[in-house]
Amino acid sequence: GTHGSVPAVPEKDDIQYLTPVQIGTPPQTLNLDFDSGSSDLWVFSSETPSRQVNGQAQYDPTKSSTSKKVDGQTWSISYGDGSASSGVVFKDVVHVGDVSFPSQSVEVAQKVSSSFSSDENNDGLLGLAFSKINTVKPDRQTTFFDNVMSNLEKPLWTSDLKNDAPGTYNFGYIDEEAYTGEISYVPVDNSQGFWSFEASGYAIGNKSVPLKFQGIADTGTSLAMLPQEVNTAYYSQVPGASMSYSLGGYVFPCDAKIPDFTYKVGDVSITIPASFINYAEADEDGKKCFGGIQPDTDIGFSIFGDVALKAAFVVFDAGTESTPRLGWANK
Ligand SMILES: CC[C@H](C)[C@H](NC(=O)[C@H](C)NC(=O)[C@@H](CCSC)NC[C@@H](N)Cc1ccccc1)C(=O)O
Repeated sequence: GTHGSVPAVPEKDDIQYLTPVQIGTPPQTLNLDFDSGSSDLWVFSSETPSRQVNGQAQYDPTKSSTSKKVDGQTWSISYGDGSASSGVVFKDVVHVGDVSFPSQSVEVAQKVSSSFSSDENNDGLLGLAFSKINTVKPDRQTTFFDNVMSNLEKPLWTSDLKNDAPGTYNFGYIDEEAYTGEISYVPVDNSQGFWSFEASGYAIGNKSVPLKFQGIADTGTSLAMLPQEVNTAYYSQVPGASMSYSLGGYVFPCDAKIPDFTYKVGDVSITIPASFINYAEADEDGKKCFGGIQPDTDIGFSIFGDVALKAAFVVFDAGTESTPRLGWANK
């Protein structure tokens, strides 16, 4: 079977990671946000109104000899941060490193919300959650990973995101050099279409708490959105920390001494270093900094976004065992 390796290049503050993908014939390269928290592959395109395009690369199906319009199909997606996009569907060849699929559904944007328009480096998303939450109607489409899975050496992909440095997404194999110790696997509940798992505890500094809580592994979310009790316990250890409604979350003095945060999943404990949690300056005068850990209130589960994932090597395994599973390792 095949396998492939592509870079995950961070934007400023590691707010998201972008990966070059080739679409069509001759290949058109777009930098996409590989997102394990959604299941649509959508791109800025020749059909995106020019007033909504600010520097993004655009896929033009009329310039690809292998593109085919999928008549009667439309898509419309909205995300937890309030952003959204919608449009129509083509099929075309998509290459992710050495892994290709000849007739991948490429969802062409005819409308994108302002936060996408203003993000000039992000040319679209490549969804890696489960196909059941793909938004194409009337016929739901399958993700790139679902489409190539049977050709991969192993039915899995892995994330090795890094802090302020390019990381790697691998497809079809586990790079034994990319992690230390053992990979601990936990079962995935994909009933809501996400890579949802149970964390079995956390620790702040050297105080550990055996709290069990459900969360999703979401490469497309920047921060670690965790239970309120975790936030209360963590920020009580940060002098000068406060919940700022105007700034949209917990902030603290940028020179505060903040603790590491450890989450336990399976037999493995992953420690997010304090430096990852001093996420970014929260205001112009640069005195208050925004926390990389924030509450998951009213979502119904936690979101292990990039702040949490970049401390780990993660295996998104959809088929080795009867049920999908997530493997976690230190690195
Ligand atoms: C408000 C929309 C809710 C959250 C829900 N949508 C979702 O769950 C979508 C699929 N996933 C997401 O909104 C989130 C997971 C939220 S858990 C409820 N992940 C993907 C997101 N970070 C992708 C992104 C990347 C860059 C810029 C913006 C957005 C729905 O459609 O009902």
